[in-house]
Amino acid sequence: MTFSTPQHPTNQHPNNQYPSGQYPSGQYATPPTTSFSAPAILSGSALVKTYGPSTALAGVDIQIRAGESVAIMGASGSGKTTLLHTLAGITSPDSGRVEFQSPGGAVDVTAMNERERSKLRREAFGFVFQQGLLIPELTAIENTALPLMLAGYPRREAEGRAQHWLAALGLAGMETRRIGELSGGQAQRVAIARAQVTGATVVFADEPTGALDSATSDDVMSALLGSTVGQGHALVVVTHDQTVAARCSRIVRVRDGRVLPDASGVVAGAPGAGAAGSTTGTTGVSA
Ligand SMILES: Nc1ncnc2c1ncn2[C@@H]1O[C@H](COP(=O)(O)OP(=O)(O)OP(=O)(O)O)[C@@H](O)[C@H]1O
Repeated sequence: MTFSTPQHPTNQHPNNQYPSGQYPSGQYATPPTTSFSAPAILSGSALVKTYGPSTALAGVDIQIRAGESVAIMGASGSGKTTLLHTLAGITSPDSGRVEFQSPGGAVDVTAMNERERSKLRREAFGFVFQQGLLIPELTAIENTALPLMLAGYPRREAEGRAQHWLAALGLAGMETRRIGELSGGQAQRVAIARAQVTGATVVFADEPTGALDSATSDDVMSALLGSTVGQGHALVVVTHDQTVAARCSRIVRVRDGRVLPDASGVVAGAPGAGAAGSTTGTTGVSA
């Protein structure tokens, strides 16, 4: 599938603290290149999380820059999902700090209460999981429009924006199909559309291609990269799949709750590092 660059839906909701849709259409004809000096949009410092005797995070420092895609890899139980959830404000660390650069300035995610974090997740972050977590009774367009409806948009406007994203992700004509009437790859593209319909500046994906065959997985990764990194947003992907990771600008390897040191010397996001839509990006290993 060829990803066609969407006109980014503008986000003018008066209550939206984190508008991210102030982008003129056509701005994304050329995906931006992240330079090493690009500021971190999201950073985790000294993150520690334990569950009883299990240490899921043992002091993690990580920075995510706008316009980069970061694959988090590691053995089962190494702490990948805990790290993703902590960066996304789903899980609170025992200690350490997560900071997000919102358009209004830096916000300390770890200091927010649950209501504030929930708002941040709804408005600034997008989520794609292995099984999409779509509502089977709803159509593709209803699933995609749901986050906007929950944010108070009128149905007509929400569905207009949803339609835009579905078309951008190659699903024009499938808007009124229920999820069960779509292939696995199509359903996952609905999940990608839903993750970004609010204009998320960081998208978190946990094994987004885990249930797909390799050709479909490749298509879904193209859609995911094109619609995030291709628009200057950041993508954080937990994956066991080396092929998926190789398409990201860099790989962060986790073992026993710690990020392994950079072993490659490749500068993350440097020219030539994996770009949106590329299948053969050079992959750095760093945090
Ligand atoms: N809610 C929880 N309650 C108790 N222990 C947990 C919980 N979540 C994670 N853990 C433990 O924390 C450690 C890290 O788990 P995490 O899910 O982050 O690993 P992972 O690398 O994502 O694993 P996998 O690849 O199998 O999904 C594991 O030992 C796990 O058992």
